Amino acid sequence: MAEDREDTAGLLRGLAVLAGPLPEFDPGAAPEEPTALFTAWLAHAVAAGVVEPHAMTLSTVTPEGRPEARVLILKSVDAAGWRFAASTASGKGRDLAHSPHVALTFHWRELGRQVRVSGRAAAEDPARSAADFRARSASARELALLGRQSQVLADPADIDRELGPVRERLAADPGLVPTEWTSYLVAADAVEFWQGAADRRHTRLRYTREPGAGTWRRDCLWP
Ligand SMILES: Cc1cc2nc3c(=O)[nH]c(=O)nc-3n(C[C@H](O)[C@H](O)[C@H](O)COP(=O)(O)O)c2cc1C
Repeated sequence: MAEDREDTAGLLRGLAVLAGPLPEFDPGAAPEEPTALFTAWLAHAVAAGVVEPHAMTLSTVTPEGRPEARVLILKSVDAAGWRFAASTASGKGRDLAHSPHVALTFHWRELGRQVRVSGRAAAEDPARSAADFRARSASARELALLGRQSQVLADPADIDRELGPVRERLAADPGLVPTEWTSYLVAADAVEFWQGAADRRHTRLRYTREPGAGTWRRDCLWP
C-alpha cells in the first residue's frame, strides 16, 4: 500500500503541467468589463478545440457554512452575468436557497487558462426557467422530472420503474416543466483571468466591481 502511494507520488511528479504552447494574454488590451473578455476567451477555447469549454465548477455554501463544489454546464453569458439551471430540490438548489454566494471556475487546460467568477446567484423569472427546461434533450427532461437528484439510490431498477410514468406525463403534456426547475443568473463581484506560462510567470487580471458605480476596477496580480 505504502509502495503504491510512493509510486503515485512519482507518477504525479513526472506529469507535465502548462507544457504549452500557450497563448499570449495582454491585460493592457483587456476590455472595461469582464463578460466581454470572458466571451472572447470562450470563443477562443471553442475555436482551439478545448473539450467541454462550457463545463465549470460551481461552488456553493451549505446551510452549515461548508463549501460544496460540482461540475455544471454554463447555459449563457451576457453583460448581466453567467447562467446555469438546476432544480431547487437538488443539493445545489438547497444551498442557493440558503446563501446566494457562489464561485464559478473554468479551466481550459489546452490553453493553460483559468477564469474564476465570484458573486451572487439569483433565480430568474419562470418564463426563462421554462424555456431552459424545454430546450433540454428528452432524456434530460425525463431525468429532471424524476427529481430526487443526489438522494440515495437503493436499486438502479428504481429509475426504470419511475421513468415509465414520467414518460407518460411528458407524452400527455410535452410542454411540462417542473416547478423546481430554475434558471440562475450569477452577477459577479469579481472575475479573475489567469493565463499560465511554462516559466510560471503567469499573467493574472482581476476585475472587481466598484460599489454603486457600475464600473469595474482592473488589477494585475502577482503570479
Ligand atoms: C461534465 C459534467 C457536466 C455536468 N452537468 C450537469 C448539469 O448541467 N446539471 C446537473 O444538475 N448536474 C451536472 N453534472 C453533475 C453534477 O456535477 C452533480 O453531480 C449534480 O448536479 C448533483 O449535485 P448537487 O447534489 O450538489 O446538487 C455534471 C457533471 C459533469 C462531470
